[in-house]
Amino acid sequence: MQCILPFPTAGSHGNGTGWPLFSTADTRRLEHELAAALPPHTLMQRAGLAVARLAMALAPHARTVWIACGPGNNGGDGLEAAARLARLLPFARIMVSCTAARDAMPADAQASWDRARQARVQWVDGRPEGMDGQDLCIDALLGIGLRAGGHGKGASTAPCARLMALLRQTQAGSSPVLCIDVASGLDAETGQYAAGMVPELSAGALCMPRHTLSLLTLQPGLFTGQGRDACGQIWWDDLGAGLCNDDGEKIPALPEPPQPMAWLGSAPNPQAMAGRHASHKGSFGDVAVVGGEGLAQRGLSMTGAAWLAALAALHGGAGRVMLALLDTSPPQGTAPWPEIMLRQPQSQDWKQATVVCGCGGGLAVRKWLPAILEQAPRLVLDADGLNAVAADASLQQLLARRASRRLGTVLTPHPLEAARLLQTGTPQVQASRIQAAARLAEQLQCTVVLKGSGSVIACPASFALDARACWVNPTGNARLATGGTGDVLAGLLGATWARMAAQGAASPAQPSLRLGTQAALEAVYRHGQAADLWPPSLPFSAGALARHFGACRAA
Ligand SMILES: NC(=O)C1=CN([C@@H]2O[C@H](COP(=O)(O)OP(=O)(O)OC[C@H]3O[C@@H](n4cnc5c(N)ncnc54)[C@H](O)[C@@H]3O)[C@@H](O)[C@H]2O)[C@@H](O)CC1
Repeated sequence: MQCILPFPTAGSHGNGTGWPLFSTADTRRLEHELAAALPPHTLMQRAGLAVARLAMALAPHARTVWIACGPGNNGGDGLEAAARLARLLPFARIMVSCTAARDAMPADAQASWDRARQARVQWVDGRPEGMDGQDLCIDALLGIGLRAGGHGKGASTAPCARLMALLRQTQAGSSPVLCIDVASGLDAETGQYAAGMVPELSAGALCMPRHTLSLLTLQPGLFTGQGRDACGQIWWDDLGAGLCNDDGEKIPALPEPPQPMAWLGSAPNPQAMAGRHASHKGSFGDVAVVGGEGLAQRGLSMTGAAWLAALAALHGGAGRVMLALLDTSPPQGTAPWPEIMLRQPQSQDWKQATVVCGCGGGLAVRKWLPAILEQAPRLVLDADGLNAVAADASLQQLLARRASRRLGTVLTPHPLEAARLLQTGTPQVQASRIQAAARLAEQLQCTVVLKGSGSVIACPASFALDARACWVNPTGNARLATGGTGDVLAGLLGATWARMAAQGAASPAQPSLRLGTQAALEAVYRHGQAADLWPPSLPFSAGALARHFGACRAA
């Protein structure tokens, strides 16, 4: 069993970085293959044992463990865990509530029901009274068999909905919740709740400590969209499939695992970020930031966004940072950071730098985009740069042609900006974040960072890294939900890419297009990690975050 979040480590799969994330269909296929390779009911027994072991570790002093079991095999896992816990925790009350009758459940689950009956498991109607923080609730209602809009066969959704509401209820000293496979109601592939199953956050739901034990495979929905809040700390047991470097009992002669749908991003190598002693400012590359429409144009000053990007590039390790403000009013006084060199946009040579374009660019950025799209060898396109491209087919063509000219581009849209580029709506993007990012990457032949909880990084298949083209970033938290942090990411990404290019990381084996993806993976990880490690006593702001990265440039 592995603890995956909140301590992401490099996985052992493939070339040793990141954990594989599988689709629901592939998980099911693997499940059938594993079940067939084992004696009947064995897989569910393994699942129940894994749940029971984790339950004991999470709540060793529990006096009550309450398990809410649904009508399918997820409920069967819950019943199997109950049978195990009744033996492993002899002084605790092990109680189950089931939404279905035994005979209506699948065969594996019926066998587990019988084992729970033979153990000293008690059947109860709902959550027992008097549970507290040292007790444990287990959510075994709906796993990967969740279907939007009900569950067919004429059965009612009401029993599941009632127990789900009880599991989500919280008060002072609430018992922690351990979800089996995925939090009930959440789609394990997309990270979105099924219609009608979204928790009412106003009632303080989901505030209790939450854990999820993912069985067999990890799925992307646990790490993106609503998944992080729904599932809490993620654990993984592959039940012997050999997908993680578990020391559990392996299943012999298994077929090749399916191709992962995405990968969980992992920490960058700190040595790669260190500079050689004999370095000079050219060793770390130049970043040119262009953006920041001025107050004079439309009465909306957005120069702060461009300053934030430039500041993040500076502290993120760029050798030199130029800032081309789109502010037509004459500069007042000296620049707040004398290290950042101000430029008129017409005086900036776009060919000689990693360009970060669009932060606070307003409408003014449109004018500069044709030249930048034609010339910049490495381009991070953010915010109003993306909006301008979304509104203009000629810019889209220029953008899509860049990759064939070996010019690298990383787009950093938030869901609304991605929706504009894809000519769809934000809900459609959020409903399927991985597919949305991958589609945009293919359409525009760029690396894409789709921001939000569990940012998705995707690149076109033509410049995949070791056959990988999609990742979900594991770091970051709600501290980043404040104005300007996106500008900081764009600047940090520019600095990371400039450094990689200047240090010769581009090679025949690692052409410059792939370098953009690598820079995106590293920058997104560090940006989120800075928020994760932020000292609670320090005020957090985008400016403070931008300055933080200076401490990370290793000498
Ligand atoms: N078969 C096995 O031996 C194994 C099963 N496993 C478990 O099995 C789960 C998948 O099992 P199932 O395919 O039976 O699926 P689930 O148990 O997740 O759910 C299926 C049941 O829920 C009902 N349902 C679906 N959507 C609903 C909705 N919106 N409202 C109310 N009811 C709804 C369906 O009618 C069906 O009865 C995994 O998540 C995992 O927990 C794994 O542990 C691996 C081993």
